[in-house]
Amino acid sequence: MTQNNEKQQEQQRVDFVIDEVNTQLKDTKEQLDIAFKERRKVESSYGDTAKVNTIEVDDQMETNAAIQQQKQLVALTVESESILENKENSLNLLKNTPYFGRIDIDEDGEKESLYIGTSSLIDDDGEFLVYDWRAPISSLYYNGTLGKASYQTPTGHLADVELLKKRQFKIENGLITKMFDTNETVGDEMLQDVLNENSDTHLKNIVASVQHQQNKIIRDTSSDVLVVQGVAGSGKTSAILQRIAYLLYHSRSEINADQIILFSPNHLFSHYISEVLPSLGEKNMRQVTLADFLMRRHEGFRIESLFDRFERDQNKFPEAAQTIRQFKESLALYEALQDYLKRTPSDTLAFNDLTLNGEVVISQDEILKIYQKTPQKLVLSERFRQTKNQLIALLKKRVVSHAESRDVEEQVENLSDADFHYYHENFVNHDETIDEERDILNYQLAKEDYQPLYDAIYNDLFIDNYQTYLQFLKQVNLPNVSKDTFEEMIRSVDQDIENHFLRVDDAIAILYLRDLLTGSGQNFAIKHLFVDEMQDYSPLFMAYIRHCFPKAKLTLLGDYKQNIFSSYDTENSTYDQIPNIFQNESKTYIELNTSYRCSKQITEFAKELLDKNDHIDSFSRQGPNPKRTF
Ligand SMILES: Nc1ncnc2c1ncn2[C@@H]1O[C@H](COP(=O)(O)OP(=O)(O)OP(=O)(O)O)[C@@H](O)[C@H]1O
Repeated sequence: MTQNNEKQQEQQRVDFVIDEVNTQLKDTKEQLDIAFKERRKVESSYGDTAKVNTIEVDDQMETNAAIQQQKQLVALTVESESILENKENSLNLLKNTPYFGRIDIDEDGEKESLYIGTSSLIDDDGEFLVYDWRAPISSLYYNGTLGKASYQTPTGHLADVELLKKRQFKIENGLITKMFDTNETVGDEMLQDVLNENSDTHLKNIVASVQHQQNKIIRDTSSDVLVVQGVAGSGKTSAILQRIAYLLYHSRSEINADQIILFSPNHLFSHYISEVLPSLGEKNMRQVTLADFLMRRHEGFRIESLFDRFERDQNKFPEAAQTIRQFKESLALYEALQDYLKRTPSDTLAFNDLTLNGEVVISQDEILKIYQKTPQKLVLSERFRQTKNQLIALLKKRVVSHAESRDVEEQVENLSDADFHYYHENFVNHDETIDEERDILNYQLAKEDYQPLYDAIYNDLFIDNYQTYLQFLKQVNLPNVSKDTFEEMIRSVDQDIENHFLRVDDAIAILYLRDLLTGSGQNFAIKHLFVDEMQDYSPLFMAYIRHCFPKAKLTLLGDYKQNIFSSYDTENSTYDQIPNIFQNESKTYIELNTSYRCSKQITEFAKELLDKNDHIDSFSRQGPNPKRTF
C-alpha cells in the first residue's frame, strides 16, 4: 500500500473514532443533565424532610432515618455526577487528538492493531477503540522494539507477543498532520517534532514521546525510594508529572490526588507545570514549597528562603561557619537530636507559662514539676501525653476557681438578654434552682474565658521547643570549631528566635525536636511524595520528610551539578547520603543523561564549559550555533 493510501485509511479511522467520541459526548452531556436535575430534586426534598416535627421521640427517629437516607441519595447522585464529569473531560481530550500511537501485535497467532491515546475509548460492544497510555498493554508502545516483546498483564504475569508495527501520529483538530513508522522505542522523528514546538510558557505533557529511561520512572511501582539523577533539561519534571498520572490511574480506588504531594522549588514553578496533569485528564496534586511547609509549622515566624541564604553565603562564609552549616544540614544532627532527647535530664527541657491576658494561669515551673513526676522509664512522647492530660485536669480546677471570681460574676451580670437566653437555652436544664443556674452560667463563662488555654495545651504550646533547641545546641561539640565561634552561633540563633525569624536548618531541627518530644507531626495518609530539585534540600530535610510521611513512597529528582543552595561538597551531598538516610528501604536509581531542552548546538557549547567528566548527551535537534559575547 502506498504511503498516501495508508494515510487515507488511517484518517478514515480517525474520523470514525471522532464520530464515536462525539456520540458518547452527546450521551454523556444528556446523562449529566439528568444527574444534575436528580441531585437538585433530592437536595430540595432533603430540606422538606428536615422540617418534619421533631418533638415526639418516635417522629424524631423516623426523621433521622429519612435524613440519613436522603444524605446517601445526595452522595450517590454527586458521585454519579462526578463520574460523568470525568468521562466528559476525557472525551473532550480525545475529541481533537483521539490517539498518538498504534501498535500491531501478534499474540498467540492472533493479530491485532491497538491505538493508544490519553484515555480509553470503548464502544457499545465493549471494543477498545483507544487504549489508555497507562494500560498494561500500552507499555509495548514505550518499551518494545519490533520483534519479540512482552508486557505485564493485569494479573501480574508476563505475556509474550510479537511486535509487528509501531506507528506514531500527530493529529491536530481531527486531522493527521504527520505519521511515522518506527522500529525504535519512541522514534526520533516524533521527538524532534514535539521538541521543535516546545515554546510555551507552560510545560506540556510528553505522553506521545516518552523515552525509554523516562518510562522507567513513570512506571515504577515497587521502589520505596526512587532516585532520579538527570542533567538539566532531561525531562525529570516531565517524567514525574506523567508518573503521577500513571499512579492515579493504577490505584484509583486507593489513591487520590490529595494524597500526593510535590515539593516544588517556588510558586512560579507550580504555575509552569499546572497544565500537564489536566491535559492528561487528571487533577493536580498538592504542591508545597519548603518555605510554605516550614512556615505553616512555625506560626508567627519568618523563615529564611533558600535564595536569601544563598545571597548571604556569597558575602561571608568562613570555614568554621561552613563546618557548622554542614553539621546543621546533616544526618548527624538528626541523630544527635534523637540521642540528646534519650539521655537528657528533664530540667533541660523548656516550658512556656500558660498565660491569659498577661496573667500566668499555669507556670513553667508547675509544668516542669508535673513532667518530672511522670515515670522516667516511659518514652518521651508518652511522658508528654501524661503531662498534657494532667495539665487539662489542672486547668479544669483553675476554671472552677475562676468561675467564683468577681470578674466572671460581673460578666454574668452584664450579659445581654440575647446572650442570657442563649446560655440558658443551651446549658441550663429546667429543674435547677436559681443558685444552681447561676453556678452553671458562671462555670460556662469561665470555661470560655480559658478556652485559649485549652487550645494551647492541645496544640502542645506549653513546650518551648525553641529554648529546648538552644539547650541542645549548648551541649554539641564540633571538632574544628572553637567554643567561642559555636557560642556566637548559638547567640545568633537565640537572637533570631527573639525576632521571630528562623534559618531553614534550625527550623527543620526544631520541628523534629518537637515531634520527638510530643509524638506528633506525622501524616500517614500521604501515599506518594515527590521532591523536585533534590540537590537544594539537605540530608536533614530528607530524613525529616521520611519521619513526617512514614507511609509515602518517595520520588527524589535532581541534578547535583545544579546545586547552588546547599553548602555541600559532592561526597556529603544529599544524593550521596541517600543510602544512609533511607537505610532499610528499597531504592532504585535512574540516570537521565540526554538533554532535550536545547538544540544540539547549545548543549554542545555548554558541554565545553563544563567539567570533562560530566556526562551530557545532546539530542540531535538542530539549531543555529550560539555566539560568545564574553
Ligand atoms: N520525552 C520527551 N518528549 C518531548 N519533550 C520532552 C521529553 N522529555 C523532555 N522534554 C522536554 O524537554 C524540556 C525539559 O524538560 P523538563 O523541564 O521536564 O526537564 P528537567 O530535567 O526537569 O529540567 P531541569 O533540571 O532544568 O529542571 C521540556 O520542554 C520538556 O517538554
